[in-house]
Amino acid sequence: MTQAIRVRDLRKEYGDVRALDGLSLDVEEGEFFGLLGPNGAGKTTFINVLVGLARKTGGTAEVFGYDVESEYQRARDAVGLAPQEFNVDRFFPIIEVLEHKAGYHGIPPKEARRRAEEALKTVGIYDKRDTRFDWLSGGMKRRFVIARALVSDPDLLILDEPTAGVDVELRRDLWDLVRRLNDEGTTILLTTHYIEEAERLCDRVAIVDDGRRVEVATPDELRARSTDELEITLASVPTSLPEFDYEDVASVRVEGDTVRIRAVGAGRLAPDVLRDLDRADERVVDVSIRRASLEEVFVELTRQDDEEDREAETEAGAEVIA
Ligand SMILES: Nc1ncnc2c1ncn2[C@@H]1O[C@H](COP(=O)(O)OP(=O)(O)OP(=O)(O)O)[C@@H](O)[C@H]1O
Repeated sequence: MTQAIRVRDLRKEYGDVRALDGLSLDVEEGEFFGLLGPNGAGKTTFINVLVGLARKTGGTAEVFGYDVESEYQRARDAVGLAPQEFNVDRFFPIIEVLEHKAGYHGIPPKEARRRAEEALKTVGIYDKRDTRFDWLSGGMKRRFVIARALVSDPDLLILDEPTAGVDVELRRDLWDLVRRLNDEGTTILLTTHYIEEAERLCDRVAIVDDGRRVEVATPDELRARSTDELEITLASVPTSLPEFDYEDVASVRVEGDTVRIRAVGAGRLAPDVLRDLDRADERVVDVSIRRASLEEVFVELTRQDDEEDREAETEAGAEVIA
């Protein structure tokens, strides 16, 4: 199967700033792939390299098998980009902006018109087709940049923080829209700071930090590696408690009548814990399981990565500053 994106040891330096530091990543055709990472992690730089807005310093980058530099036009024609910043021609009716964009991709005028209309219908702002970009509401602007990305009928749609700062209703609408596009076969690369967005939409998520890949996994796999919390409320403050000597228990805390057990996949421990409490004559009145969010997992993973770096530096005899 062709990979939609294939990058190896990708590097990009802006003067002294190393925005990408050996990033390697594969995105399969048809995938809904998420890119998560803190501010400045290199996500936008990665996208800019893929679409030819930034020139890589080293490594390789291919889109559907086309090198993003030596086969620029073919690679670029396969991609629709909805960028974080609005960089739209503000003086023309939006339908014309879309027609120009289609023309840039070599689409003849009649077909360009048809595609422009279709793209505006897809994102739900067809009735605004003769309006200038400046006169659209904030939410319509977000929809419009997605329409612009769609007008070339791309196989890969890149969405750079498409829902930053939008209200809940529009966010859900946009989620429905991109999910539908993915169901119809478009590969999607999404960068986001919203963990919920990645959890709901993505097949796999790459976590990027300091221009490098920290982890690639499904949202479920990431959560499975983090500790959840089992919270048990007892009928009264317990006099004595069982050992809770199960595998993967990170901590047990008792606060008044509440017992909190943190463990990897805490939910699956619940039957054993309840049985042991019953044997100890403790009456349980409530049980809840709080699953770790991807955000907590993310913090944990980047912390682990930092620790590994520090250990490596220590082994190399470098001075470590705590
Ligand atoms: N044109 C540029 N010139 C100089 N430095 C840049 C340029 N673009 C990005 N950088 C730097 O490269 C690093 C990575 O930035 P980038 O925008 O790729 O991160 P990001 O993960 O997209 O961040 P955010 O989540 O805030 O959008 C940062 O240190 C940034 O300051």
